[in-house]
Amino acid sequence: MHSKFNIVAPDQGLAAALQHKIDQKTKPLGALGQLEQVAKKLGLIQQRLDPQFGQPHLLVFAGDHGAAKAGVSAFPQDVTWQMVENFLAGGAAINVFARQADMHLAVIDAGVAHDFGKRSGLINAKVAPGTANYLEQPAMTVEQCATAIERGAEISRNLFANGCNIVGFGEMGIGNTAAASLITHCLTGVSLADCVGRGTGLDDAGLVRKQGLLEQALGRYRAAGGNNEPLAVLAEFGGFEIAMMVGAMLAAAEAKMVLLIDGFIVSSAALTAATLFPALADYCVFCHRSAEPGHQAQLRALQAEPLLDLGLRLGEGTGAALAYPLVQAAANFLNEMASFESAGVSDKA
Ligand SMILES: O=C(O)c1ccc[n+]([C@@H]2O[C@H](COP(=O)([O-])O)[C@@H](O)[C@H]2O)c1
Ligand SMILES: Cc1cc2nc[nH]c2cc1C
Repeated sequence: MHSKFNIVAPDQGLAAALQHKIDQKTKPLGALGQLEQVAKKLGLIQQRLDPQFGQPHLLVFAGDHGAAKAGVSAFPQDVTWQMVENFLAGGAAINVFARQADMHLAVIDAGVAHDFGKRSGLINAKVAPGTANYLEQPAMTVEQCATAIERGAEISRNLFANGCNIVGFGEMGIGNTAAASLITHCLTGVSLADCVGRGTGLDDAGLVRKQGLLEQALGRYRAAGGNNEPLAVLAEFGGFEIAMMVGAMLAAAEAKMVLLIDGFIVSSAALTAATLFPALADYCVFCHRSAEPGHQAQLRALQAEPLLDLGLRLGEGTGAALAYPLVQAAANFLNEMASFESAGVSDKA
């Protein structure tokens, strides 16, 4: 797996010139706050002082989880395919926000337990109709995990070949906060209790049940000799949508695209990819802080400061689509704002 991707940190040669360009804009030093760090990141990723975006895409990866039937979610598994239908019909939150942001939306069947047939707007990359139940056995085989990663990588490579250089990640999968919690615990070492949350809205009793089930799954994995190696953890607990995002992220970073990272589940894929290839994080813009508590552990591990903090916990890539205009603003101020010199504004007291 390692040998399949070549992800190098952006060359820092332009860092000083970018910082100088930012500091010469007609504003007090640092006054555009986090947008300044984003602007610098964009310049370094693209290796230019005037970053440009082409063919922005928002990818929604969907998959089902065997453990959903054990009661880790407030919603039944069928909601996954029903929401995919909603995406295809244009009626979900992500359709609204992607339209508003002028991003192309693509929905990917990574492993939904439903036959959609051939549909416009849906990429069929189904590895299997849902994962196995990790309370009983590994969610996927090592081969299935590799297939999901490879299919994800192919999707990013195709986008890049068609002129896309910025891609937002989103997901849909009933039960996938549980998978993300297990992955986050294994990869960060933060206690499972601090990585588990209410997902789509479990009540207190549901949250206690979810925690108990996830302790059980972890106990089974540990008893079988399971370690914290990212690909082993991904195959053990992951969803196909999470594994496919890992592959798509790795190939996107390899192609030096900008990656817009959504909430808790997307960040579990980013954390997995960045544990394998630490330079991956240099290509990521962390778009928002999810209300799901385990997102904190992920953001800490990735040393990431997200752009938005709106209490979102929807997924679908909604945080990424909402943050895209801010990322555009970062590129635009760098490209369009006057400098002290060009505007004739005094830069000293
Ligand atoms: O992105 C997030 O931070 C987020 C937080 C909570 C829930 N979700 C969405 O809700 C679904 C998973 O919730 P659950 O309770 O079924 O595990 C899945 O479709 C996610 O897109 C997403
Ligand atoms: C309705 C609904 C929409 C979603 N979108 C992402 N996850 C979701 C979960 C539910 C339950």
